[in-house]
Amino acid sequence: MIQTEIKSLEDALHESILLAKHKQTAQMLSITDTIDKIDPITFFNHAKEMQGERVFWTSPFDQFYLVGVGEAFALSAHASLKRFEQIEQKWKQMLSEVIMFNPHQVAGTGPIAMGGFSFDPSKQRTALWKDFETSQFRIPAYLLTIEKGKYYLTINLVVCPEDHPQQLLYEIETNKQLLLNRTTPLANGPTIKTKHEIEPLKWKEMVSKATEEIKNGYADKIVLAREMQVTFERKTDVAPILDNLIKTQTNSYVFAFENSQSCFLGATPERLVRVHDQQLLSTCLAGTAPRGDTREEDEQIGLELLNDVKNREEHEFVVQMIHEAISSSCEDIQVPNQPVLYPLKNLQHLYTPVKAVLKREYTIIDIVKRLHPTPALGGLPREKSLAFIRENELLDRGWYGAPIGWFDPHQNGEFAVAIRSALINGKKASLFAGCGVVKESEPEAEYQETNIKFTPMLSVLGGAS
Ligand SMILES: C=C(O[C@@H]1C=C(C(=O)O)C=C[C@H]1O)C(=O)O
Repeated sequence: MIQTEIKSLEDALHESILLAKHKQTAQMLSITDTIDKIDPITFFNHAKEMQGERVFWTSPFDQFYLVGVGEAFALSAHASLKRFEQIEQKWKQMLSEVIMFNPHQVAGTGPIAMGGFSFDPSKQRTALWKDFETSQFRIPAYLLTIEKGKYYLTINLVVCPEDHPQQLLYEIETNKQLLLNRTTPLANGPTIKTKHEIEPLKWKEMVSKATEEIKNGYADKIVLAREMQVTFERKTDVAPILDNLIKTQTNSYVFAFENSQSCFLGATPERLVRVHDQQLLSTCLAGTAPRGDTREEDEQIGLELLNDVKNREEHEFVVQMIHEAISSSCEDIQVPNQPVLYPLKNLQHLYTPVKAVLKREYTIIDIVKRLHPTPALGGLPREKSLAFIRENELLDRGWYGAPIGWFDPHQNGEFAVAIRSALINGKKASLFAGCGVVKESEPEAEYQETNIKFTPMLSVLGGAS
């Protein structure tokens, strides 16, 4: 990684092209500077007019936003067991060659990787997820970062020996105008025309089967998910949906990842891991109840959830597993011994935050590898629950329930678990929802729980009833 003082864009281009000529190969360049305030959804909306797919990420806890467009560089891995290592290795290789002009050193600026992993690379793939790879990250060509009320634009690009600085400069200035200096109103949100739940009866039978297997000692917990397919009146526009998710789903990460004709998006409350200056934060979120209609009812439901044996057991499996998974790579691990309530618009969860200090020799990808899937999305024991899901679930989870997020050149990054999500493709979408099955589980109650988990996405897609 070559780190240089900030230059004018023209000088930076000039210098990179000279280097490319000297090495007789393409050269990656990353240049970051502050910009005037811009609304992240407006930026995302404008980016639609540009070539290249868009990426969106916001974390609810610190008003942090990342909005990317285009792809300066791609990292992907074969669907083998070593997919996390492959991504890490390609990332390190890229970093060793990029020239960076970034005087700000703010987390999430510069050549950052945004993307995710599929839930289970061993599961038979279907056409549903054809536009997504099993492990895929993108270094966006244009990246808006909003951090602590400050606005940054990073431009990442690959220059070739034969490029001309003036020509590149012209292209960049044109794109900057398009992204930053316009006011285009948001399109209307979508309206759902049809809704179709995939095999609800078979799903409930599968829950019974899992419960039986658990009672017979096969496993302690198995998380089972299902799909709802919807169609729209018109081809959907993603920006108004994201806008609506941000406004309605507080306490949630809002994300979107476009690939070809598809867009995977959602509002998930579940952090997998965050690393900032070696400070690690992970989250156990498992155990679910609805919200009450009145304050008294809500508090009563919350109290019952906190004292419910089944939900506490489901939750405890996750707490234990996270603790074990990070123990060799972290120091100073702090885990509260009681969960608290985590309220969302439509439901509430049991929540235990886990804090630790990440040892210098480990990276956020090492932690993602160890944590995924936690028993909040897979089960316990991991391999047995995954085998059950692989064999019995009527769903290609793709990126649903899997790590989605970003990481930067300074070992900062954050991953959420991609639940409360949907895969949109033109006039249709698939929504996903799952729940933890333990020995006390009742198929009808689990079915109702997944219905509530569909609600946040359904309502922003124009179809909650
Ligand atoms: C699987 C989902 O949610 C997970 C399962 C939960 C549960 O079973 O109580 C709670 C939160 C999530 O960890 C989903 O929303 O699709």
